[in-house]
Amino acid sequence: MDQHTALPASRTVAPRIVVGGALIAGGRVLAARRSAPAETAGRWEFPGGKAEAGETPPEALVRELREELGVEARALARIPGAWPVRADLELQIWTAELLSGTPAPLQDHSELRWLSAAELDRVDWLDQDRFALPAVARLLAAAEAALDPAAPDPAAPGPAPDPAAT
Ligand SMILES: Nc1nc2c([nH]c(=O)n2[C@H]2C[C@H](O)[C@@H](COP(=O)(O)OP(=O)(O)OP(=O)(O)O)O2)c(=O)[nH]1
Repeated sequence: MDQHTALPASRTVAPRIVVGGALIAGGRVLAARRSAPAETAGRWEFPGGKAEAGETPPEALVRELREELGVEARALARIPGAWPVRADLELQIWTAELLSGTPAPLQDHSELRWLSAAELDRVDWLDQDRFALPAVARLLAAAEAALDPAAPDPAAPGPAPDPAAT
């Protein structure tokens, strides 16, 4: 290899993106139980998968949700952060909304569950997904409050201190 074709030692290859979809409806998020491979079977994740070459993460998510769950969905916003799955694979989580269809575990999953904010901890999430759970819980609490206007607003400041109290 001559000096024009040699790669600089510092050059790295960008990891491939895995996109997970936090599909939110009715104040709940859809969690999916993996059916394979053996190392991750039984653990829970946000349905989705690897982006193909030339595909944006939202495009990949829409395709994966169609293939895996049989639904039409739209990616809404990325939850801040990116978490390494392996050296060559990086996880992003995007919120998404259901446009049509009822999710079914057609491919890659053995079970689906709609979880409220209070139920998020009840399943055994893949390690990397846990980083996104606090943000998902905040979104679910806001969605629940919007569904029930009588409920206290989770974003509202607490009561003012009582000046008479010592
Ligand atoms: N889909 C998904 N994968 C996740 C999440 N969290 C996490 O660590 N992963 C890991 C599990 C896998 O090692 C990898 C994604 O692989 P995958 O099997 O879902 O991807 P894919 O559907 O494109 O499958 P394939 O084409 O490789 O067969 O990322 C998540 O929330 N959703």
